[in-house]
Amino acid sequence: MSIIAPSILSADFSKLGDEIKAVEAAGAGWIHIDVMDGHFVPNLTYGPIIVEASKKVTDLPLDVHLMIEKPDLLIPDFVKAGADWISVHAEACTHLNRSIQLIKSLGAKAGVALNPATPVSAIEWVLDELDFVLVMSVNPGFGGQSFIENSLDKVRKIKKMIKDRGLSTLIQIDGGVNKKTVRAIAEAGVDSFVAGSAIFGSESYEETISFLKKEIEEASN
Ligand SMILES: O=C(CO)[C@H](O)[C@H](O)COP(=O)(O)O
Ligand SMILES: [Fe+2]
Repeated sequence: MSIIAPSILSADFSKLGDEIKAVEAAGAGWIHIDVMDGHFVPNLTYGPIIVEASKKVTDLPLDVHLMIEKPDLLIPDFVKAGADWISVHAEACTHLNRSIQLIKSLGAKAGVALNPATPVSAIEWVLDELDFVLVMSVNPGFGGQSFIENSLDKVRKIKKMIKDRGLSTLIQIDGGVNKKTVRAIAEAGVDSFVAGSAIFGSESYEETISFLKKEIEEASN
């Protein structure tokens, strides 16, 4: 499976609805929404009202990446607002299993995100419960950063764990995905590719998304 998930962090917020419709028309699979609280990461973005507004303009699944402390307090609001896939950070959850079960009990798909410095062992005891694992390939907080190469080793390790256990968990990568980096990322076994600046900073969303998809397809042959 290969899903392109444009991150609206790099969209033009003065016309957010049009931006979401444009990437949907250009071939996006999910809409990635980066929620930052100014504590877990040194930046502030948006909350459930932007998820609710996004839901009104697209039929695509909304993939909500929670870069926040105490996510359990807000997960019900995000599901109510229309989040379909929700990831929490392993580093932000004292009771990771509880956060995952909360997301699933509300009917959304559950993922755990790992910062670049967080080892794969952080998900060892919850992997069987997850719909997806989000491997951060930049330090979270901002768009437009450079891809951290050793993230691919982490992807390969997680891919092996998933295979060894006979699971169908998806792997998502987030940060520094662009026309140059996407092929190696696909070769490592990623399923869902978040890209913000590479898509919203390009002249043609259609051309960029088609190029990314072609690279991913060629890598899997
Ligand atoms: O979670 C994020 C940052 O914390 C974003 O999803 C990510 O950085 C996307 O931006 P880009 O593709 O420009 O690197
Ligand atoms: Fe993200």
